[in-house]
Amino acid sequence: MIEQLSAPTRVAVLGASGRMGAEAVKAVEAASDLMLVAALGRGDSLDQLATSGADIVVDLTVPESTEANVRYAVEHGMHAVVGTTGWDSTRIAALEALLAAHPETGVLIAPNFALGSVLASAFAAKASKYFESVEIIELHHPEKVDAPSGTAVRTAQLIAAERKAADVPPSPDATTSELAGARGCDVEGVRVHSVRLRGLVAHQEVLLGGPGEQLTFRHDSFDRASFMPGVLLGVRNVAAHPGLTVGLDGYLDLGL
Ligand SMILES: NC(=O)C1=CN([C@@H]2O[C@H](COP(=O)(O)OP(=O)(O)OC[C@H]3O[C@@H](n4cnc5c(N)ncnc54)[C@H](OP(=O)(O)O)[C@@H]3O)[C@@H](O)[C@H]2O)C=CC1
Ligand SMILES: O=C(O)C1=N[C@H](C(=O)O)C[C@H](O)C1
Repeated sequence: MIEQLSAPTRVAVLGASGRMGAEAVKAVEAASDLMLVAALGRGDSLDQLATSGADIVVDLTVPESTEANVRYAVEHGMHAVVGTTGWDSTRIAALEALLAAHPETGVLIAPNFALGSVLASAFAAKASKYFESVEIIELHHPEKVDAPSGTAVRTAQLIAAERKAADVPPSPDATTSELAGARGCDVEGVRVHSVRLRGLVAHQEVLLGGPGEQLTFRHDSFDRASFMPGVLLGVRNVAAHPGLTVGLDGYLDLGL
């Protein structure tokens, strides 16, 4: 019997010489079902994506460039797996409009590819409606250009949605006088505090407080290798999920 071997999926990585991009290049090269066809950086033309014949583009660049990169991919019939931060509601709305005109194309925007982080955020959101108070502390390496982290914003949004659906009142806070920034920033009613410290990679704590007790969900990425199983999961599944998916949890069965 002759076995039919399927052709490897052709993958392009944008931001290929960055901290995440370099890891993603290695992960794609090590996967026998994937073929790296382009590894592009800041100086390269996006037209190299089209000529590479990529099926899937992995965007690990900077908030200023990610929207144009994804638009280019979608307009040229490529699926996109996006880890870059900066996808606010205006950008998401514009991307959804674009995808409506390209109904077979899939885009995954994953604020965090680490499976433990995705689980911690989902569990914390579910638990948050049983506690009076919730705050988030995110801690990252000092080269990070955006604050708060995309993960913290996403976690706060998940928490806000759960608490709103359950009619939970805002977290109590008697502060009437403060130095600017002392109470962090407000993301949909959830306070988020950002730490930038040499030695850290990517870490987050969700603190839930009730009378006489605290529940903490903490996740630590000690190495960017932690993100690669999620990147590969995204690459292997994005074509089967047309339209926009925000959060890797959209491809997982968390049973929540
Ligand atoms: N979803 C997730 O799990 C994770 C997401 N991230 C996010 O991914 C992004 C990248 O993070 P990180 O790798 O640490 O950042 P780096 O700064 O290390 O890498 C970004 C890379 O993008 C390149 N770049 C800049 N502009 C363009 C462009 N127009 N086209 C192609 N490449 C470009 C940069 O080139 P140059 O060096 O020349 O400036 C750099 O090599 C951030 O938004 C970060 O928050 C990070 C970790 C995990
Ligand atoms: O810049 C980083 O490093 C990270 N960025 C993402 C974010 O902003 O949440 C994901 C992870 O936290 C690492």
